[in-house]
Amino acid sequence: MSNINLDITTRKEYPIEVGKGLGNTVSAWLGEHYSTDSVFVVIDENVNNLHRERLEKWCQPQFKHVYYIEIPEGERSKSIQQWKEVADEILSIGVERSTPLMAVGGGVTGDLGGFVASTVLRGLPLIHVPTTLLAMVDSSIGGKTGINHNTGKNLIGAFYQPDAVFADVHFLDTLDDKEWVTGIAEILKYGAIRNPDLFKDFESLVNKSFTANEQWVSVIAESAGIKADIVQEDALESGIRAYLNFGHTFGHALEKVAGYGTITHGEAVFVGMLAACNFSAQLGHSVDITPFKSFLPLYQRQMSPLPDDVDELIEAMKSDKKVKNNMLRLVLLNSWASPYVHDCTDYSALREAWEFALSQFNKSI
Ligand SMILES: O=C(O)C(=O)C[C@@H](O)[C@H](O)[C@H](O)COP(=O)(O)O
Repeated sequence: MSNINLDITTRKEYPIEVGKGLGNTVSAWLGEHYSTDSVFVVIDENVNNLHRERLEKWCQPQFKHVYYIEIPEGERSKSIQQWKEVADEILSIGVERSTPLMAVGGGVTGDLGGFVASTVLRGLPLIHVPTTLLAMVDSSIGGKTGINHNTGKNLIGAFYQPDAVFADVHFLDTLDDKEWVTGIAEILKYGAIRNPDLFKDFESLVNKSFTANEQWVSVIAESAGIKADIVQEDALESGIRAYLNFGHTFGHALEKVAGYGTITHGEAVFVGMLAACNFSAQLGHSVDITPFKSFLPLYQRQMSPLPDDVDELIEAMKSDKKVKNNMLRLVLLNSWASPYVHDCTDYSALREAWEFALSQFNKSI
């Protein structure tokens, strides 16, 4: 008998640049890291219309061929069909393992583009260029890629880390208010699970019109730093990375039941965090939603009535990836900045948490 131990532990280090006007930095970095003639730019259709010139300046000095692959905006693009279309296009143009793929857009483009990069030729070099607040503070960092399936959100995917993330806040100049508010939810999440001081800094910022000023640059950099810290400790979500899922088991169920694209991911996560706070409080933890209260009107203003069939929502929660031995596992709070994973057995408390959160938006509940 022979006893072979195969060790494939790998760690990867990559830069996350946040700033205004990163063009020269990006061009220089691309030149230093890649020697291919071509790059694939998987890009959200709106970003392509609004910012194509900027991307050309970034890429053209380094690559002879820049292939733009446009994807329709919205959550529906996180589909098997869209993955196939992008992969088909790349493979029919011709690609080598060293040809980089740059994903330019919000969370949808990043998740889809990242998943394409992770699967074509079993892995292409990936660069994330997030163009929404949500993508800058969350989805472009940490290597979660994927698409949705009829049975649930993000159920097909891979952990696949990029070579770099470039968050240029110039892209935020064309972001509409709805998308700012969507991204704010993930920053509030960092406030809840890690640094409640973010709530205070942030209140003054969201009471003005949204402009990508220096204060925003620091909030984005701080949020990206929290995310990087957590992912660095637990890249594959076997422990503390699950805390980044605060509000998401509820939120993903809401997105699915409402129909993908009907409410945005951040809106759903905001509702989910209210439910998770309520559940935490029912268990006797000292969590009251006061810090979230000042942000509630932002969401109430832009959201249409939510699905109110709580049984259907609870059913949808059961396809969450944290489910273990058929047990629903929720990220709750012992107190602000103290998250933990709770095995949920009390469905009447779960129901009450949903009813509380939905009642903030559907006044008749
Ligand atoms: O990076 C993570 O880990 C997160 O959970 C961040 C979430 O905000 C993000 O929405 C993530 O894509 C959700 O992942 P999932 O594993 O619940 O599909």
